[in-house]
Amino acid sequence: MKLIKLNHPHEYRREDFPAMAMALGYFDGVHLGHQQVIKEAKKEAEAKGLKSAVMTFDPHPSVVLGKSVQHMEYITPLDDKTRIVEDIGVDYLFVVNFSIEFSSLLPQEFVDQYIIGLNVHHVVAGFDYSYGKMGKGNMETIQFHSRGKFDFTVVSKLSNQEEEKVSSTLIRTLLRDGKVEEMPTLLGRFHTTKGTVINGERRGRTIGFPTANVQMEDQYILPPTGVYAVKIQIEGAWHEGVCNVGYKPTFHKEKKDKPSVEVHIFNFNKEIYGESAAIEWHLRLRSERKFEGIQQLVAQIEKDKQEALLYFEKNKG
Ligand SMILES: Cc1cc2nc3c(=O)[nH]c(=O)nc-3n(C[C@H](O)[C@H](O)[C@H](O)COP(=O)(O)O)c2cc1C
Ligand SMILES: Nc1ncnc2c1ncn2[C@@H]1O[C@H](COP(=O)(O)OP(=O)(O)OP(=O)(O)O)[C@@H](O)[C@H]1O
Repeated sequence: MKLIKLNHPHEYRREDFPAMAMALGYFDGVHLGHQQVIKEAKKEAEAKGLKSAVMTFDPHPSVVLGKSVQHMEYITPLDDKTRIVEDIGVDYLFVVNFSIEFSSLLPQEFVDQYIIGLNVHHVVAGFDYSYGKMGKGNMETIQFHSRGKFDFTVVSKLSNQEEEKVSSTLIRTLLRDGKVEEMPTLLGRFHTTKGTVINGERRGRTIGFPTANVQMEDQYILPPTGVYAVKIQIEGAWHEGVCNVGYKPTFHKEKKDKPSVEVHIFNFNKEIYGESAAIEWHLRLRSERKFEGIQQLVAQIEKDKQEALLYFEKNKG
């Protein structure tokens, strides 16, 4: 896949690109609704002999436009989004730097410079996609703005069982509520975050539960404090474990500014400080608690472990 970063105003000409079918959207999470839109662009590309493309933006428009809710944390930061789009088999990914100047383009200017101007022959977007200054352009105005130079497909709404639209907003809300187990039905995979194994307080070993302390890259939405059944990838291999996100109130009176993320990995005994690690969040087991003593904490962690083992046994593969 070719990755093309655009800054406004860009200096490309139509001739710089092959004719393309392009999916438009922000695509945080590349959830099942997004996948439908991207796959439709691929299908159109195949049917018409075009290259397939996705156009996304960076950073999230809410940050640049100073909206009341600003999305500075992502379900999939740009690198992850890029890898997932590549895995779908898309030929070109355009990442437009979302600036105030770019956001001020009138809908017709956006279409002229970023769709017709990049040699897009077919556009695919969801029913609620909007473009141009104040989001004034939408899938009803696109016919007019196309000047007859490209065709388009509008993808209808994908909803979940509760009849809510599958959206990045819904997924962010569920993640912040700790509902990580609902992710496969929305994302098509578990929520995954990446980081580095760092030194902890080295207490884990002494209580019989050594843990890998993972410093998460801060662009990710981290599930709330609590205990989770997780899978962790280290040096390419996946392992099962139990993870505590929190402040360890049994040992600390003061809360640090960020919770720690530590995973007790089952059947694992390797020195991994400094390694990269990916955590796949499977199931929330409980809230973090302050225990009366170490014995009570250890007994609870043993229960957490059994619960996680049972979960993985039931959900093999
Ligand atoms: C599965 C699991 C659950 C945990 N639950 C709690 C908890 O509820 N309350 C708490 O104070 N600490 C909890 N901890 C954190 C332990 O206190 C911590 O692992 C231990 O102090 C070792 O810390 P260290 O790795 O920084 O040395 C939990 C740890 C694990 C692995
Ligand atoms: N559930 C869905 N069904 C069909 N199309 C969708 C769905 N969700 C998003 N799309 C389309 O996918 C593209 C990318 O969507 P966008 O990045 O705006 O995400 P979103 O999931 O709708 O997020 P938000 O919660 O921010 O509205 C757009 O063209 C949008 O219309």
